[in-house]
Amino acid sequence: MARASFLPLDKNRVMVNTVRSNLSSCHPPSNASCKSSKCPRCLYMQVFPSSSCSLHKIKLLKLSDLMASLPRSTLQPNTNPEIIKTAFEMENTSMIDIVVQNESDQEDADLNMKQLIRTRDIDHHQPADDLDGVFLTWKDLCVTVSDGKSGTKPILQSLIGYARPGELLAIMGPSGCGKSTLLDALAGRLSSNTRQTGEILINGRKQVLAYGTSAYVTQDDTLMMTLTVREAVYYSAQLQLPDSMSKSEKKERADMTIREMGLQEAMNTRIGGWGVKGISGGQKRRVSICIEILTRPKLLFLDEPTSGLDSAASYYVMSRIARLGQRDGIGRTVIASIHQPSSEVFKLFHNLCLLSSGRAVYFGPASAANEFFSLSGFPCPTLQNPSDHFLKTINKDFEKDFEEGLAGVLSTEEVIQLLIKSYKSTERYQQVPKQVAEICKQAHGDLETKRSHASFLTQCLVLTRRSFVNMYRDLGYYWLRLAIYIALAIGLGTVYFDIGHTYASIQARGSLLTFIASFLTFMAIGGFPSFVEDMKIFERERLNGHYGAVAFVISNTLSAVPYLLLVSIIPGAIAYYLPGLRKGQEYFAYFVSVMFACMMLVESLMMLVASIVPNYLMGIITGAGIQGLMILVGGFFRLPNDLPKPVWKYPLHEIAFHKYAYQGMFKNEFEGAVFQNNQKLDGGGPVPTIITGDEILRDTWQAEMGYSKWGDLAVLLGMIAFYRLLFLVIIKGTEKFKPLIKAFKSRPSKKPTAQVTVNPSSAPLHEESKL
Ligand SMILES: Nc1ncnc2c1ncn2[C@@H]1O[C@H](COP(=O)(O)OP(=O)(O)OP(=O)(O)O)[C@@H](O)[C@H]1O
Repeated sequence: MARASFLPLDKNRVMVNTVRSNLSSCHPPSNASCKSSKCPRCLYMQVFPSSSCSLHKIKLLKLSDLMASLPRSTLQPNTNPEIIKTAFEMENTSMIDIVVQNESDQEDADLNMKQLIRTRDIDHHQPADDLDGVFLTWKDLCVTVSDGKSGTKPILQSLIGYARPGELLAIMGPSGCGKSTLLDALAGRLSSNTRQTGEILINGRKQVLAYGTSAYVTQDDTLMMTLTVREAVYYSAQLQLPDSMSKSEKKERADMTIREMGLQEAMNTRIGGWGVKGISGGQKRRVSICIEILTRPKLLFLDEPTSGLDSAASYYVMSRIARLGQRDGIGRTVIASIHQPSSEVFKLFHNLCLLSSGRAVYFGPASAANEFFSLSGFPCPTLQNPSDHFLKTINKDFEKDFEEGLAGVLSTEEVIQLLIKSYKSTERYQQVPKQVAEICKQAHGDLETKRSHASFLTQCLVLTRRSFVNMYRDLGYYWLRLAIYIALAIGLGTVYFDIGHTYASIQARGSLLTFIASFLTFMAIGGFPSFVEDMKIFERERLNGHYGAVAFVISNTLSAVPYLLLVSIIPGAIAYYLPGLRKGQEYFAYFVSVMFACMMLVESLMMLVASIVPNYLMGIITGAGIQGLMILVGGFFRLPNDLPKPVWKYPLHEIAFHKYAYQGMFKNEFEGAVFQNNQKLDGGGPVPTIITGDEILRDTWQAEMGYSKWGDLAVLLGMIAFYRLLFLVIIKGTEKFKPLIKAFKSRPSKKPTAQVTVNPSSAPLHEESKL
């Protein structure tokens, strides 16, 4: 009978050494003739990868390999108490290496290890130092989406599972099976058109999980394309890491994280985007991961972190992520959806949630999934990657034929049903609700509501600097606009060149000033696409809790000021002095101030539009439409007294910022000025008639004379503040009310919908295939 002994290698791994006592003397200690650098006999007590040494007849196996290779017949109760006792002292069973020194010993070792894994996986995961971590459990989790005509469509159906600190849970399944939806549901980020039922508990309690309590690497890489990799990560480090860390420490953390993700070669390359080639898609993926793991969050969601990466890069990235789960002695919970893990990557997963059309085909230890498929009649062919086999077996999007076993006679939907049924009949499935209940029972602490951060002031400064750099490097943001404005200003200056002070110049001045205050500022909507990109980044960073909406609004306002001043002063000077508008620096300064305020207002308006319609085309059309209406009722194209009173005069004319811009410009130009009439009277010589600016303002432009031009400027500045505040209110309101609306939508309905209550295992095949 074989005897098992344990040689602890490190805190995560143990060498299980099964020897026959009479054989031990056959194995000499370190032998000079042994050429294998990985032989455990030659490198006593070291940590080695899977290998073997023919000289010492030693085989070093990864447990997952061993488990995958075991036939069902070996699964008999053969518990060695010593093995189990030692296994419970280990943190990570799936990393055990087993050394079988004699082929004949393997079966005994297999039996013991098999028993050990089963017992441990089912009942005994209580890593003591993980109690600070985040335990996530979900039960009866259903997500539906309304599909217009025929009611609701189920996306996730009655899912149950858990994620524990120090573990990496992989969500796998064919494209469109609901991986991202499951991640979104767990992270509290489902879109508003979905309805979620069931229970998601964090540390055994219902807690809101969004805005800074977790980190989420989404499928799309929303990054600032003008920054280099180093800048993007470093700015992020400055925003997220607390002020208690010095600048150099933050820089060091950023550099280390970049290196961890293998981006050292691309550090100084710009990220790039549409039209500007920068780093590759896979590198962007890694930058996104870098930014989210900088703070070592306790709960990390990753949606397809390895898409766009080659197999080696995928392995390194995933191994770093898996290592992050247990770094610094702190258990972190990592949940990742993944498409095509290599067998090496697959071995890094602790648990696996395999989905098909929103139904769980398997939930349990990743190392036992292969065995589950074998036992269900779908063994993984030799030399095939198990994860490829799983996905191929349950992908029903394509017609295919199987070579082996039952699969040849069953449709894919039937295969899936069979697997689901088979899973539900396993002990593992019966144990999941017990484990969920056990996790919930253990009293764990509250989720940290906010990770420690840079102070508000630091965030404002860093964001302003980052936004300024972005605006500087993005040609489309301001530089192109400046060039077009200069061209337009030269056009205006030459068309209205030396306008003079005659009666005829009154109308010309009015038209020129109106054109500048409306059409020249109207073009500020050209920066909308760049702003929408900024909004996407803001949305991602806000959801991950990097900073808040107030810091974003302040920094966006401050960083835009120098550019808007430039865009107001240079073209403004050309359009002001070439036609010969009112002389005097104070008048020019006022003119530039109104231009600046109008541009700022248009930007603020577009900010509001972007918060409601975050789409280039729709946003530009909406913004242009609103401005078109405001220009129409501004009081120039139709004089204020001639505007129809309901709607057009009250309230539209009163709230249109163009009213105050026109009036301010007119007052600046005409107030206190005098114009001469040089027209000849019939039958006589020229009779110079004088008309004062105040008369022009009152009678020609019907301006409100109860307050000065400064009053108009003050209204414009007030409107800027109001628009930006309104933007904040919308963002904050969405933050506050979205969870309430979601909770309201997810309340138990009196009339249960068939889709939500459907039991996949018991539903007839034809009903399932409708899904
Ligand atoms: N908000 C939504 N509105 C409508 N349909 C939705 C919504 N969210 C998800 N779906 C649908 O649910 C299904 C699952 O989507 P999900 O993005 O979760 O799949 P996935 O497994 O992540 O796919 P992939 O691997 O291709 O990213 C898809 O058919 C998708 O169209």
